[in-house]
Amino acid sequence: MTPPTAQAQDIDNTTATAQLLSQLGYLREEVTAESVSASVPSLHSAGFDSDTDGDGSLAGEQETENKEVDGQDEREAVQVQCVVRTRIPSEFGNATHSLLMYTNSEDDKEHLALVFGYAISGPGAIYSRTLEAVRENETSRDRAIRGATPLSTSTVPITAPELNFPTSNKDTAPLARIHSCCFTGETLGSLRCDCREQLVEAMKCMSVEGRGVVLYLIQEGRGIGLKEKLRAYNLIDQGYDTREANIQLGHPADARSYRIAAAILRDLNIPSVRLLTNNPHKINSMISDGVVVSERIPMIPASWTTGILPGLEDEGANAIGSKLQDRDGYLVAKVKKMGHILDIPSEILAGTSVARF
Ligand SMILES: Nc1nc2c(ncn2[C@@H]2O[C@H](COP(=O)(O)OP(=O)(O)OP(=O)(O)O)[C@@H](O)[C@H]2O)c(=O)[nH]1
Repeated sequence: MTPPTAQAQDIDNTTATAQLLSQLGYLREEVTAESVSASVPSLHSAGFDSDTDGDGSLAGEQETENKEVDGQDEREAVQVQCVVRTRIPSEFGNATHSLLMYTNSEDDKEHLALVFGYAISGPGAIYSRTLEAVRENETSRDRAIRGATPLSTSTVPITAPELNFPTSNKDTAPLARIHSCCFTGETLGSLRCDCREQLVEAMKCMSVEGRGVVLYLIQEGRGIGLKEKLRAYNLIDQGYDTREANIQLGHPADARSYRIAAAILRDLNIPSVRLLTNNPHKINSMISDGVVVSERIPMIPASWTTGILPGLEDEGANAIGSKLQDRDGYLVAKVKKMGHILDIPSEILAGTSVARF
């Protein structure tokens, strides 16, 4: 039997992802100006070398909320440096996963990229330009410890080779998730938010497709930090929604920037992505930083489409419904107050306490 061509393999993988996404209730969506926001700058096919000066701003309220973030176009480009890369065997599929840690010129956080399915070296591999660059006086051992390819292999690219992601073909752009960390959701299993479910589903999709990138940003509490997020939770318990709670505490509704995510994609030579998100601001940010978002893949909670909460499959719908009241109220607030793109089932709208949105 003739082995499948790389292109045929891509199509197979993409079909498999589409099937998984539809089983999970996710729908793929072309990114159009309308699907993001009426005021989004044109969805040009900007490559990394393009001079993009769209401000990436959102309409109305969201625009005001994110002003300081969007205003960063005026500032110098963010510089990132990959300081270590290592292999991570995981429960998600058999594909090779590697974790890359970055430092950057904008903050002192150690942001991460989890790369699914790409070889670490050789043809088709994803290379971090900054990890691979040869450093002064470094030894082979230094390179091995930080996870760079050995200098002895003559094919080592000092700058990453061009990868085959033609910007005109959305099916060849990898899945990507820009994920803000959430200690309470991801580590403690808190059901106040959907953060853990989103991370797990994104990793599952990437495993099924055989490739993808999670940009894991250290932006706890939408950038206000864990202590402030926990204080905000107490305000939410008193009837404020997630946006108002931030503002009551003197913070922006959303204090995040995604410029580091774009800089990491650039370092990995990934010019074009299919983005798993409901947040139009992430799409705007990528576009204004020159990343092509060829498709948006909505993140719809599995329980909304299947009535089942992953991990609690044995519990009845009523038990799940009451467990998810906080999370559903949070999602409604994100849609109604923060411009997230997500169809809320009518029974959730009817069943969620008015005080929460
Ligand atoms: N301040 C605050 N942060 C929260 C709250 N709940 C979750 N978070 C944080 O919100 C971040 C996740 O943001 P979301 O708005 O849920 O989702 P998103 O990442 O903007 O958008 P998607 O790509 O659609 O998931 C994480 O950093 C969480 O720690 C909350 O009630 N208040």
